[in-house]
Amino acid sequence: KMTSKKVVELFYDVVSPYSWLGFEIICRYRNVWNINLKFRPAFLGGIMQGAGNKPPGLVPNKFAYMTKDLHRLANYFSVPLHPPADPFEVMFQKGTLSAMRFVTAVQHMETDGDKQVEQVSRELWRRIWSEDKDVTKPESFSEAAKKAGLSDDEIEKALELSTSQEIKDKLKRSTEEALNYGAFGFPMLICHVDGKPEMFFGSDRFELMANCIGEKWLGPNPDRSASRL
Ligand SMILES: N[C@@H](CCC(=O)N[C@@H](CS)C(=O)NCC(=O)O)C(=O)O
Repeated sequence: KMTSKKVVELFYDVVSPYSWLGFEIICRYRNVWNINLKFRPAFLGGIMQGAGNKPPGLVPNKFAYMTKDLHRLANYFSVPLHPPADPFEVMFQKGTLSAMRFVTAVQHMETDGDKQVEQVSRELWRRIWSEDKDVTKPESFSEAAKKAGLSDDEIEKALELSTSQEIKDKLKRSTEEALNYGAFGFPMLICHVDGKPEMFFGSDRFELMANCIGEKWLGPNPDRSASRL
């Protein structure tokens, strides 16, 4: 019984800066808490549409607050988040549909663990939310995947796979699954507790989530805080 790990699913899209924070935090805790983490790349545009929600950044005062909030959170969580010069173009004109298809393809191809999907996602976030670089072109995916440690062969295959019907459908299904869990935005975390899915929205609900799965919130850097004990 004590070894049975609770399954925690993280639904995210690299378009979402709060998802990056949530992603880094849960990655830091994945070996601190007794959990089995599952990455669930999905499409936030489809969530907004399916849930009848609107991106919070479209309300001007909210947008101003979020800019400030993200700056504070980036410092607090030590994540190198710097908004792009034109967030509207990046988020609403260019979007991340092909980027998330690429992530889905990488996950689909990965048979041994989830290191590649983790690293590729991180490198795509770094491009948008740290370096203000493109994430719509094949060359951009290629560069991110190379940094993530994929071989040229793997990258070529993933690029090809990412435009296939199979992968388009897979991303669509993940997005629908998220909606069925009650998603209206990202990041969304699903904790499976006693066979029941508990849904949490946001990178700011980890303390509550910890309580729900019988673990302790040790702050933004659990390794550092553990070594102080
Ligand atoms: N309070 C949350 C905010 C997360 C958030 O605003 N996520 C955006 C995407 S970056 C979203 O999907 N929002 C939907 C909504 O606020 O209704 C956090 O700290 O993580």
